[in-house]
Amino acid sequence: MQSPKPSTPTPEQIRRAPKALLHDHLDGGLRPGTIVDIARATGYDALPETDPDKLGTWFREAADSGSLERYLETFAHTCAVMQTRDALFRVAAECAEDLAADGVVYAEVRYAPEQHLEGGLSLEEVVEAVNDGFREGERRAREDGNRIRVGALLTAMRHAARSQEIAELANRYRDLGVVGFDIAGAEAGYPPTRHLDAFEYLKRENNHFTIHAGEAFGLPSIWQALQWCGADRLGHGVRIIDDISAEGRGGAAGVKLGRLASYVRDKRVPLEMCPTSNLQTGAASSYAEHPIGLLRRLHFRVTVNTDNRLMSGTSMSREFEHLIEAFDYTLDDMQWFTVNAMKSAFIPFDERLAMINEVIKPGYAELKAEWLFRQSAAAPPVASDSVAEEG
Ligand SMILES: O=c1[nH]cnc2c1ncn2[C@H]1C[C@H](O)[C@@H](CO)O1
Ligand SMILES: [Zn+2]
Repeated sequence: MQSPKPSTPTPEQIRRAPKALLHDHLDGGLRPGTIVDIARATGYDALPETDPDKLGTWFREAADSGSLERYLETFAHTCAVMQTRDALFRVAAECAEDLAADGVVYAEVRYAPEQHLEGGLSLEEVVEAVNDGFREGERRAREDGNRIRVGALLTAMRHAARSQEIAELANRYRDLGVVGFDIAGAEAGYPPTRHLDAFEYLKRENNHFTIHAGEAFGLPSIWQALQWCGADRLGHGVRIIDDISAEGRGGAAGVKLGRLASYVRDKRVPLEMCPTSNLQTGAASSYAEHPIGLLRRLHFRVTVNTDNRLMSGTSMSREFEHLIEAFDYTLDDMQWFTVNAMKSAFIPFDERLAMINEVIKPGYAELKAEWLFRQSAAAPPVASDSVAEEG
């Protein structure tokens, strides 16, 4: 590890920096204590651990399997405790609270309504419980002095056959807390074109969707998601690296992009990258080798995300900490990723712009100015490192 430079944000600055999150699963972000509580209250007795700390460790270790399929098995336990209105409300409220406490000012949180019907709720009741929970979480965050806005993305599971129904649900709750649609689940063997009807329907409705693609499967999945299905964004999209020439992987010079990679960059297709999740499922082998480094240098529309905070033991701040350590990123880089995310959000343009200009840029400007005051407060007799470096 390199020693931190003066321009390297501290963990505390990283937490305070305004962040925008586009890819976070509601059923992948529960507090372990909440899982234990709800399991006890609802009689779910299949949890592998009943001590919250041990349960948190179990999720992280079980998800650290090197395979997306095995990673996904852990969601059986979180979905099992999200089958009543009260449970969904609580989980959604805590999600908004936790994100806000971590400095997230805008989040799109996704979940699959079809996975929450076992307690007898209708699809509509599921959506309303989660929306109400998000509003409650936003309110609690405000009370704590944090500001966050949360929109829901409705996911259809790619191995199932309910995508048209879920797309219609997303459309019905548009402007009522739902901002878009997604498909998730095992990628290999379940190409996005299986759900073409749903995507074409949403296009006709002028609605927005993202597709998990290029995570456990490569370029054909990304190509289908964009050129057959018309995705607005790519969930992960990390395998786009396979269309970038090997000689160029170390740096930006001499890099050659294939047709698909060029298209993704030229069209500014947002990539919802989730570094820690990718390490766990085997889509990347280390933070330093994660394609996000090169893609950022090549000016792809890259964003930083958590995917599943519980399974990855992560947060937006932690994802940035890992990237800052691996790539020496500064507050300017953090701002760049954040503005990228905000530009790519599914809320209306004027609201995205206001969030960038009124919240994100002023937030980073304030953090970037802090060194001025720290220096004069410390008042060392000799010039500090940063001044010395400036010459
Ligand atoms: O990274 C992922 N890839 C594909 N599917 C995923 C990922 N993370 C979570 N899911 C699945 C499991 C959840 O139950 C579902 C809805 O949030 O989405
Ligand atoms: Zn995901």
